[in-house]
Amino acid sequence: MSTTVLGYNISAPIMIAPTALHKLAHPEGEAATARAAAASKTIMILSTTSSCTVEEVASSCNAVRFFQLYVYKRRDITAALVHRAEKNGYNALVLTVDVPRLGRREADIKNKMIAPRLKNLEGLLSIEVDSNSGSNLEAYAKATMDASLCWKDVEWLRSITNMPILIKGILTREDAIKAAEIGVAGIVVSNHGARQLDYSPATITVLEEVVHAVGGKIPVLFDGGVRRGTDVFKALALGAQAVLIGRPVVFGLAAKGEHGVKRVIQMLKDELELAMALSGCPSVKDINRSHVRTERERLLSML
Ligand SMILES: Cc1cc2nc3c(=O)[nH]c(=O)nc-3n(C[C@H](O)[C@H](O)[C@H](O)COP(=O)(O)O)c2cc1C
Ligand SMILES: CC(C)CC(=O)C(=O)O
Repeated sequence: MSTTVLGYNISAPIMIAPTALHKLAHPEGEAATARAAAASKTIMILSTTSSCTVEEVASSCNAVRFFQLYVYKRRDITAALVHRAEKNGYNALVLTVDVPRLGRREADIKNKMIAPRLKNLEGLLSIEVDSNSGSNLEAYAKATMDASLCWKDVEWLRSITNMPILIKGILTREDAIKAAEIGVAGIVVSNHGARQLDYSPATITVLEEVVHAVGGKIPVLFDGGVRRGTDVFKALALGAQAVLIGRPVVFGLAAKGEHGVKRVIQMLKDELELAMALSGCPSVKDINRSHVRTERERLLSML
């Protein structure tokens, strides 16, 4: 079941998606998640908006880890984050491009959500934003994040780091082609867990279009709604190199800390292994397009 992502060997095509503020789920936060990733021989992508620092996570285990980047209006702060990630042994940058503004999260507005301190930004960026009128997270994102982020900024990022750069938040053929053209190391098909824009397509429905557009030039990772090993199997059959798991990892962390995250990954692996065995696939390389039928194909077969 093992595979490689950017040349790094992982025990199964299942990685940990960047999700913010793990201490909301468990007091040990991202340090526990990182230990679970290491024990599961997979890669964790640490969020910029984590509740443990880049340094704390790096010192909690020596596994391969990537750093997810949000680009701030203050480019000096963005550059400082990138340099800290590089200095602390993160092996790739995952540039998230689907948050020029935060989506309208009505529960957060209604509850006047107050985000805990974003540890990586302490002393760098004041995050005391007024949330009387709604979500503190939304006000923070609006005040600090660079909504003008554009293709040319990938060049800028390249000029300040040697880490390979992946783009997270691709949903169309056009953007996939552009990403491959400008030579990023990989892309993540993602709609941010449907947390940003209502009616953005379900990621599984656009995966194949993106895979075709890229034509094998760079690896395509996938996230959104992967809850079972069979979901991993489907994503691989449609051409993904590996999947990222977001919410289930946080649920495992909330339930039982490091052990809970390990269990979630193990359950997905066990289910994937069974799906592979029952589909005649001795290795992940054997999972191919003929193993799944899309809705479109089903309709065409009825004509
Ligand atoms: C609570 C939460 C926080 C998230 N925080 C981030 C983040 O900081 N950076 C990011 O790029 N994506 C973030 N995401 C999006 C995830 O990386 C992922 O794209 C999404 O959750 C889809 O996977 P899932 O359906 O397995 O949760 C977050 C998602 C959730 C649910
Ligand atoms: C601070 C936020 C922008 C974190 C995030 O990406 C999310 O909550 O989806």
